[in-house]
Amino acid sequence: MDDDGLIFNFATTNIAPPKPSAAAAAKGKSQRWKDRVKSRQAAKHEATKQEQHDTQNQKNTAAAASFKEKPMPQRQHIKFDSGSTQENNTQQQEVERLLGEMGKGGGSKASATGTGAGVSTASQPSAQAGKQIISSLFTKNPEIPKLARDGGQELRVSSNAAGDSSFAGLGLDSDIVGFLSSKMEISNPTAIQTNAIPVLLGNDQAAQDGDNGGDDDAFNFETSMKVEHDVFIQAATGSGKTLSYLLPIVHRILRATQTATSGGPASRELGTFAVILTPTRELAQQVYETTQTLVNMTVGQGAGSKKRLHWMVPGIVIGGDSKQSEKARLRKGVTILACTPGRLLDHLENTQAFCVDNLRWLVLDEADRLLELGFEDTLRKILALFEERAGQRRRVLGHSSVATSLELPRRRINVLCSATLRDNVRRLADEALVNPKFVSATSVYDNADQAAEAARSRKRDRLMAEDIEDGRVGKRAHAYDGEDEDGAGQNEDGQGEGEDQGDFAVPSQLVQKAVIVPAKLRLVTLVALLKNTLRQQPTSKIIVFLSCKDAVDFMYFMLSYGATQADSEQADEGEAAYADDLFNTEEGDGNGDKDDDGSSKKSRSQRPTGGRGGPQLTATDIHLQSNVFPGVNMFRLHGSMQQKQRTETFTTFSRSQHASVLFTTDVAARGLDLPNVTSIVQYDAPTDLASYLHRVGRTARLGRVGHAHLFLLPSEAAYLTVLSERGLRPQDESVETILRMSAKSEGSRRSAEWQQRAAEWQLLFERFVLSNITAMRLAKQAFLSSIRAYATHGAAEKRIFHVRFLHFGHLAKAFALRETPAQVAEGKGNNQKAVEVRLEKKVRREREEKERKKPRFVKGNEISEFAVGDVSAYYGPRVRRGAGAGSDGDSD
Ligand SMILES: Nc1ncnc2c1ncn2[C@@H]1O[C@H](COP(=O)(O)OP(=O)(O)OP(=O)(O)O)[C@@H](O)[C@H]1O
Repeated sequence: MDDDGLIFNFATTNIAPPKPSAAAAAKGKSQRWKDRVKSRQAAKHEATKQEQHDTQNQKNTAAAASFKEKPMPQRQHIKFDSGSTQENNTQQQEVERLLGEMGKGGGSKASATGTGAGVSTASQPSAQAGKQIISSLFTKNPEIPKLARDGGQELRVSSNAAGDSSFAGLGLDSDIVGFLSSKMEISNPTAIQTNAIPVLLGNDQAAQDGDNGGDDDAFNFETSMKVEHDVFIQAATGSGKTLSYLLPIVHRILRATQTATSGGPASRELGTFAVILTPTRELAQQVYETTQTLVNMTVGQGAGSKKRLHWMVPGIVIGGDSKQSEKARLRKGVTILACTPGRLLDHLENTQAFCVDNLRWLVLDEADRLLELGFEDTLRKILALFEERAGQRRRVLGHSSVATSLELPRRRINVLCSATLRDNVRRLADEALVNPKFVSATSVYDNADQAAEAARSRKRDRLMAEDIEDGRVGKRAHAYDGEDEDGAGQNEDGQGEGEDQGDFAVPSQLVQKAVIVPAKLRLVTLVALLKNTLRQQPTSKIIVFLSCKDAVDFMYFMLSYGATQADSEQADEGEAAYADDLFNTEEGDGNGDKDDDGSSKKSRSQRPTGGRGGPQLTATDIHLQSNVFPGVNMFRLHGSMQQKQRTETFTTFSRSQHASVLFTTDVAARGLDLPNVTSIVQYDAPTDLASYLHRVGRTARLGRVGHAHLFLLPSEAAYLTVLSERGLRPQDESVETILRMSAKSEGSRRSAEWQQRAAEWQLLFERFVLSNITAMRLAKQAFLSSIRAYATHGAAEKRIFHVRFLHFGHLAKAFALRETPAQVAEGKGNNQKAVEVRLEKKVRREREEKERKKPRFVKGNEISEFAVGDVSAYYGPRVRRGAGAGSDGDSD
C-alpha cells in the first residue's frame, strides 16, 4: 500500500522516446543507431511534408483558435469556484491539454510559452525544432510585488522546549525517569508531556471526576483508583508527542509485570499490548527505534539486581518489507508494535499467530494525515478486528496475571495525535474515542469544542497583538475567527466552514522567511541560498521540499553533479547515448508512473549508458558528494524509492554529523524527527497549510533555533496574506540579497558581479544538462511533473496557484532546460536535434573518407602547381597517405 500520498507519480508519456520509424522497426533491434537515425530522418522528411500540408489546412479550421489566441486572463479578476472538485478536475484537464498541445507542436507550442511574456518562440514547428532558448536571467521577469511586511524576525523564546517540572512528579517509574536522564539526556518533560502523561497513566487528578468510563463489567472498578480516558493529543511540531504516549505505555506494562502474582512471568507470548499506527514507513521506523531505546533500560532494586526488559519487545510491520520475516516476528510475540495501516490489516487478517487479545493501546500518530491518505476504511476494519479479539480476552477473569493486571487499562485506550485540530480528525475523535480528553500544551479539555474554542481565542489574541504591533488594528478582523476576506465560510486553505484549525502555531523560535523568486531565477537562487546557509553554518543539515518525486531526483542529481565541466567528448558520447535512448523503445515506455517499490524506476535509472555522458543516477546510492557544494552530502527521499534505500537514507541522514542536504517530497514532512536539521527550504509551495506547518516543523525542534525559507513566484505573493492570517508570518527576503551574499562569498567584489555570478551558475547547469543524458531526462521529467503537481493545489487556493499563471518558458529555465516547453513536452528538442546534426556530420565524414579511399586516376588537367615532386601522380592510382607521411598538401 502506498503510504506516500503526496508523491505524484505522474505519467510522463509525453516525454517518451519516439517510436522508431516503420522502416527501422522492420529491420529490428540489431540495427545500429546511425542506421536508425537515417531511416528515421527519411520518415521524418515525409512527415514534415505532410505536416506542412496539414498545418495549412488547420489554419483555416476552428481548431486553430488555440490557447495562444485566447486572451490571457487578467489575474486579479479571476474567480474560481472554491471547494469544487469539478474545478480540480478542470484544472488537471487543462494541464493535460496544455501539455498535450505543447507536445503536438504548431500553434499550441507557442501557446505554451505564450502564457507570459519574454520568451520568443518560432510559430512554425519546423522552424522551432532544435531552437535553443538562451534568455537572460535578469530580463523580462515579472515585477516583484511589494510585500506588506519586511525586515528581520526577532528571535523569540522557544515554545516547544522542555519545562522545569519533573517526570517523577508526573508519576513515572523511577527506573524510567533514571534511564531518560542518564541514557537519553531527557530530564524535564515538555508542556504536552506534562499534560498528557498523567491522563494516560490514569492518575490525572483533574480527570478523576467520578467518570470511570470503561466498557468492561467483568472487573471490579472499586479496586482501582485509575480513571481511563481516550486521549486526543494536539501540540506543535517537535514538542515531544511521541514520548507523551510511549512513556505511559512502557510504565504501565512494566508495573503490570512487577505486580503480577499468577499466570507465570511476563513473556512475549502474551502478544501485542500496544499498536502505534503511522501514515509513513519512516515514522513507523522512528517510533520503533524510540521504543527500542526505551526498552533497553534495566529495572530493579539496587545496582546488582537490575535486569533488562528482555520480554518487552518492540516490533515493526510496514509495507515494502518481507512479509514472511514480519510473520515470524509476530509469531514470536511483539509487545509494542509500530506499523502502517495496510500492512497491519494484512497481518490481522492473514497471520494466525498474531496475538492482539491483550491489546490495551491503539495510537494513531499523525491521525489527520492517516485520514487524508484515505485510510479511513482500513482503520474501520482494523478497529472491528480488534473488537472481535478483545471479546475473547474478556472471558479471562481475575487480575493477578500480567495480562489482567489492574495496572493496565481495563479496556483498549485509543490515542489520536495531531499537530492540528482539523475537522476530519475531530470527526474521527467523535466516532472512535471513548470518554475522551483533549490534551494540548496549554491545558486538558473535556471535549473538542472546548479545545477548539480555546485554540481560536489564542489565535485571536495573537493576531490582534500582531496587528497592534504593525499598526493595522481591525484590518484583519475577518481572520480572527477563521473567515476569508469575503466573509464566506470557506477558509483560504481550502477548508470548509467550521474547519478552522484555530491555533495554527509553529514553534515561536522558528525564523520564517519568504522569498519571491521569478521563475527563471529559482534554480540559481536555491543554489545561492544553500551556499549562504552552508557557509554560515558549515555543518548545516538542510531539507529542501519539492512537489514531486521527479523534481526530487532532478535536484538531487543536478546539485550533486551540476558543476561537472562537460568536455566535448563527453557531450558527444552523452548525446550518442541519448540517440540510442531515443530509438530504443524496448526498455520502457518512458512513463513516469511507478509503483511504490520503484522497481520500474530502478530499471530506467539504472539503464546502462555504458559510462557514457558522465554521471548517472543509480538506485543504490544513499548519498552523493556534491561538486556544487564541495564537502556536502546530498540525499533524496521519496515514495518511489525502494524500501531498503528509503530506510538507509532516513537513518544515514538522521545520524549524519556532516553538512547535508536532503531533497524530498512531503513524505518527510510529517512526524519525522531528523536531529539537528538547521534549515528548511520550501522550494515548491505546500499544497495546504497543514503541510506548511509540518514541513517547517522539521526544524526548530525541542527549543532549538531553526530557519525556514519559502520560495514563491511573483504570481503567488498573495499566499503571504493567507499565511499571515493564520498566524504564520514569514519575513521578506529578497532574491538580490541572497544572490549578492552568495556572490560575495565566492569572491566577487564589484556590486554588479552578483548577476554575472548567477548567470555563470545557470550557464554551467544548462551546459551540464545538455551534455549529460541523465540530467536531460531528469530535467524534462521534473519540469512536466512539476507542472502537473502544481494543478493539485486546493480549490480555494487556485486564485493564487493556478497553472494558467505559470510561465512555462521561464519555468523551463529553472530546470536548466534550453528547450522550449513544446520541445520538452514533445520528448525531443535541441539535444536531439544536436544529436541528429552530429550523426549526420559523422555519416557524411565517413562517406567522404570512403570516397577518398577509393583508387582514382588523376587526369592531366587536374595537375596543379602544388603537386610537385611526385611523378606517380601523372601515371597511376594515388592513395591517400597519412599526415606526416610526406603528403603533398592537397590530398585532404
Ligand atoms: N522532554 C524532552 N526533553 C528533551 N528532548 C525531548 C523530550 N521529549 C522528547 N524529546 C526529543 O524531542 C524530539 C522530538 O520529539 P517528537 O518527534 O516526539 O516530537 P513531535 O511532537 O512528535 O513532533 P512532530 O509533530 O514533528 O511529529 C525527539 O528527538 C525526542 O527524543
